[in-house]
Order: sequence, then C-alpha cells, then structure tokens
Amino acid sequence: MGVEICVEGLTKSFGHQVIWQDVSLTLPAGEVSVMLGPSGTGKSVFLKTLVGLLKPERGSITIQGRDITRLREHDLYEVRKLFGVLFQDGALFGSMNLYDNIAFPLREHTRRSESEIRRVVLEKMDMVGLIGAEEKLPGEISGGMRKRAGLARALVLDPEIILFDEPDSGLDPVRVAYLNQLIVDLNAQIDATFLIVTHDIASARQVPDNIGLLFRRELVLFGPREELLTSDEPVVRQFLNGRMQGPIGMAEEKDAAQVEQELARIDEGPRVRDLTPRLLPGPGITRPPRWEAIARREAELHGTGVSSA
Ligand SMILES: Nc1ncnc2c1ncn2[C@@H]1O[C@H](COP(=O)(O)OP(=O)(O)OP(=O)(O)O)[C@@H](O)[C@H]1O
Repeated sequence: MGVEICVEGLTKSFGHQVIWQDVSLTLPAGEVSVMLGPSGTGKSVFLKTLVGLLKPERGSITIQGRDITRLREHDLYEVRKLFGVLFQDGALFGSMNLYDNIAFPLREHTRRSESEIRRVVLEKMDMVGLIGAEEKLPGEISGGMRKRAGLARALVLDPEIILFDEPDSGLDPVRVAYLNQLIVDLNAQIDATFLIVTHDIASARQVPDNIGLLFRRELVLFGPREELLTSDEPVVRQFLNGRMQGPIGMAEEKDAAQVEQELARIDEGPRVRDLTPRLLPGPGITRPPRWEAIARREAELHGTGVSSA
C-alpha cells in the first residue's frame, strides 16, 4: 500500500550555500506527488536526501516510524530497499543489455534463482511495454525506452516508494504523454508512494494528487493538486502558467514594485480553466478504490466524458 514519508524542518547546505531550509511536508502513502521548482532550487538534492544519499544539517525524515537521517549505514541500507529510483538518464550500464540491467538489483540484493529473476524481469518489462527489447543495449534505443528500462529496474525489488527525477527530461511531448500515462497506470497497479520531480507543468497539472513548489530556498507550498491549481499565490500562478511576469526572474530576484506592476497587468480569465482534467488509469487497468474515487471526482468536475486522456 506504499508508505508515508514525513519530512519535518529539513535543511540542506553545501558549505555556506543553503540549498533549502525548514522544509516540512508529508507524502501520503500510495499517492502521487510532484515537486516543481525553478532550475537549481535543489529538487534533485531533495530526492537524494530522502533516499539517504545526502545528509541534511537539520530536520527529520520519518518512514515507518524511523528517522532515516539518524540511521547508521547498515540500517539505512535496509531502508533504501523500500525505494525505487528512476534517475534522469535512466542510469543504465552501457555495456549490459536491458535484461541484465533490469535484473541487476535482483542479482545484487537478493538470492533469487535465475528462473525466478527471469519471471520478475519479464513481468516488469511487460509493465513498462518493453517486451522484446531484452537483448538491446542502452545505446541502441531511444531516450523514452531508456526511461522505461530505468523504470522497470526501479520496480524489480517491489518498492514501496518510487522517486522519479525529471522523468520527462529530454523527451518529446508525445513520449512525455505516454510516460505520464504509464506512471498513472503503475500507481493504480502497484499502489506505491510516488514523488516526481519535474519542470513539466502540463504533467504537474494532470498527474499528481499533490503538488509542491521549491523557490528561493523554501518549500513555498505543498498541498492537494486542486488547491494549488487554483491558488492565488503569485509564485505558483507564475510557475504553473510558465510566465515571465511574477516573482521568479532569471536571477531569481526581482524588485517588489516590478513584481506588483507585472501582476497587475495579467488577466487570468475564469478560474475554472485552471483545473485541467486529471489523467486516469488507461483501459485494461483495474482501478483500486482510490482511483475509482478520483475518477468519480473528475466526472463531477468535468462531466461524465472523463476517462483516460
Ligand atoms: N554534491 C554537491 N556538492 C555541492 N553542491 C551541490 C551538490 N549537489 C548539488 N549541489 C548544488 O545544489 C544546488 C541545487 O542543485 P539541484 O541539482 O538539486 O537543483 P535542481 O532543482 O534539481 O535543478 P534542475 O532543475 O536544473 O535539475 C545547485 O546549486 C548545485 O550546484
């Protein structure tokens, strides 16, 4: 059923450079959350801190009753098994074919027989639509396929939490749409807790239960998607609408008077337009009760025609 992650008062610096401070949020068990933020605001650092690869200076990360920032390396190793991570480039070994890449965590971390490994690898390859590509090398396939292979590898140890570091980076809009559908389908099938770091606003509008925004060393907001999409917070409005006008500048600092002037000039139109229909599990995917409830809510909001996008 996935596990909850509770982050409280988390601060991370490198030397004198504070990346973010006093970050508190709860990733609800089994839900999909997205973390947005301008480049360089420390989204990847946040993922690495969650999985215990980086140590924060202050604060706690509680998973299954244990604060993982205080665990010794041996116990941390156990906790890491709860996580599957999809790195930006898939992080595949270039000299291994896809089958061996995906089998790698099973061979490293379990004592399963090769026939059992084969069953799991093929099951996960099937889930991400890669059956038939077992013998391919990472260099022989498209960026989209590499992401899928990275995702299959993240799934083989049956994680309770999956972290996605910019799954859409480097993909064209059509491949991003397929990947988003895959993420939603997977959430309905395996029911793990998902956290997705992305720049892609269209994905953030359609895919998650919750949205967070890191900006100027703070977690500006974290909350249910509907709340964020209709928020009046200028930073959120600017980011979700991909506009130059607003508090976020190229150098990340703008004069308050300039921001005020820019905001006064924007006519946003009716609020209801902001609530993009949510992506639902596709045909053939059995929806668990959580997704049935989401589908009912979408039908209420957008009419009965809403199904998968
Ligand atoms: N190991 C490290 N040592 C020192 N500084 C680091 C380290 N890792 C990241 N940083 C710094 O932390 C800041 C945040 O980096 P991070 O990659 O998390 O940003 P991001 O929000 O993911 O950016 P982008 O959206 O462009 O990928 C950057 O200034 C980066 O230089």
